[in-house]
Amino acid sequence: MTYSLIAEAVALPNRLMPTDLALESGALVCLIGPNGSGKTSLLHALAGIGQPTGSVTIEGEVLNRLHPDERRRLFAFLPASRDANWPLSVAHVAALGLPSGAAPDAVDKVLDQLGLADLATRRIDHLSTGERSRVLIARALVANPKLLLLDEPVANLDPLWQLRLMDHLRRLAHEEKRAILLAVHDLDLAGLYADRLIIMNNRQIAADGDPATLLAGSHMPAIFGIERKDGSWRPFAGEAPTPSIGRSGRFQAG
Ligand SMILES: Nc1ncnc2c1ncn2[C@@H]1O[C@H](COP(=O)(O)OP(=O)(O)OP(=O)(O)O)[C@@H](O)[C@H]1O
Repeated sequence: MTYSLIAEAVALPNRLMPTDLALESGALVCLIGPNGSGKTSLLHALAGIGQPTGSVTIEGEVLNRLHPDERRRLFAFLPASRDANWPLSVAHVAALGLPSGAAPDAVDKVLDQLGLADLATRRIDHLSTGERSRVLIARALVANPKLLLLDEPVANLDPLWQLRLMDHLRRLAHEEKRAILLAVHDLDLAGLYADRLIIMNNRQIAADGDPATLLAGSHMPAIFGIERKDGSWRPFAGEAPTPSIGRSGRFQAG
């Protein structure tokens, strides 16, 4: 079983250079890059936010022509903002991710998976930042969509929940054959969990391929200005090299 998202030359004026991309079911893809490099812009363009040019298709369906219920079944987007100052219960917010008519027991399941069962009746605007994050992640996961676009899902989560969430997302990718693209700043977490790594720089994709290769390569000093020394990332001391690895190892849609 393979389904795919194919973005053809998708771009956002002044925010993202035209780029083509294919994401496949069964893979967890991490998106890394310095501040302002274009990670959120790429996720927005793929999610159809901000009037992107180009087209995005999932299983042959053009994303922005889908009925909202069909979109919820196929795809979910977690925005970077965790504001969520709404006077709504945790269970209510999680249920917002369900298509109309869907069985509500999916809400209990996802709240349980994200350690929110005891908070189900609490108002989201009365929760801590990390708890709110988990509620918004629950809303993104509740319909078990085939494609997940997640903007910094581990931001604000404590170390245990970062690992629990990444374990859960990897399980969704590998066992339930979901396609997952997530932005993350923690390079070690990306190295630990990514099946494929995309590096953004200057509002375009600078590299796309094997995580271990890319994390050990010249993009780290050249794009991030850091290098690994004695097992830790440090500011790069030398002259920044020119990146030598291009968009090798890209996935193609199956
Ligand atoms: N709404 C907007 N309108 C115009 N330009 C924007 C907008 N949002 C972001 N930009 C610009 O687009 C570029 C890419 O920003 P983007 O938010 O995609 O970066 P990012 O890699 O997600 O950064 P960060 O790690 O800081 O979240 C930046 O130069 C930014 O200033």
